Amino acid sequence: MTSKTLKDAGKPVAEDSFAAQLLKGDGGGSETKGQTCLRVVDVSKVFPASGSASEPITALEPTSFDVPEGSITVLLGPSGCGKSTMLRMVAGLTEPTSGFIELEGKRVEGPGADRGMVFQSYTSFPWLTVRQNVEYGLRIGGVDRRMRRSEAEEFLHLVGLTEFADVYPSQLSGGMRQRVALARAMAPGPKILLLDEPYGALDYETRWKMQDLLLEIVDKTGLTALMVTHDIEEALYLADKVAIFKPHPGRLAEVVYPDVGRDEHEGKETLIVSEAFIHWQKHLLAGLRH
Ligand SMILES: Nc1ncnc2c1ncn2[C@@H]1O[C@H](COP(=O)(O)OP(=O)(O)OP(=O)(O)O)[C@@H](O)[C@H]1O
Repeated sequence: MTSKTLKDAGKPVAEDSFAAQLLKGDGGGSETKGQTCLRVVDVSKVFPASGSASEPITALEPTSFDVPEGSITVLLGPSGCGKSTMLRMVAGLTEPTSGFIELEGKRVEGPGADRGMVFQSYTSFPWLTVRQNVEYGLRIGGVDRRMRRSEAEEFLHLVGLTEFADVYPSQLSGGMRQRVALARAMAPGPKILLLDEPYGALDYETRWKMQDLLLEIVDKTGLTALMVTHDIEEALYLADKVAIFKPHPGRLAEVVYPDVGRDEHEGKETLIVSEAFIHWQKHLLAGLRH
């Protein structure tokens, strides 16, 4: 894969910094690819009856899947099939009704810095500059000022925002704000990135650029990502593994490994009209409809 944003990724960076480890490929990437990063075992979620809901709502029936290290796994499905609920349980923001979740063998029992989240709505603090936003998680984690600064520089470079370090998020476009969110989520050194429809509010062109950026980051750093989308094209473009969910009640219907031959194409233009891509598009569409 060609690397635009990360073309200088090999340049020297602060010793022992998380960014340095990632860019040297010590972040868990190719060597460990194929091992399990996240395990979801028989996880269900039932919301109790309350207010307008006279009956409990089964958001998700018992669901099991795993997320291989250094890969992108996508949860795909229509509205209301429990994708976001699943991601929130992985994030530790909501407790499962049954089952359990393990991240690198450790039970998830609440939110933690080992998971970095990116949402559709821009999640940066408007009163902090771009740099301060990226430094925020490091500050909370007790990283000293000098190290914070150098880590933030590296992550800003990684997402192509070096020149915008001292502006406020309100001065940026939607795509750039999502770059800030990505850098901010990566800076504390999570084991996995959790992305909930991160590009849903972006126009096609910007979305495409952000998809390429995510592919480049995962490719370069070996980070693991679990992403929610309802967009089949996006799922196929990004995913090594796709878990197809269905609604009423929310449940996991099928897990596929769509081999669309991404590496055989220069970019998305030719990939999305290729035979393999269209084959998988039909497969996922049928999977969602049946
Ligand atoms: N806090 C909550 N209380 C009650 N019901 C909820 C709550 N959160 C989600 N639900 C219900 O759980 C079901 C699954 O919702 P969820 O948001 O996880 O689906 P989704 O697939 O992510 O859909 P969307 O793409 O629209 O966000 C829906 O019926 C929803 O109304």
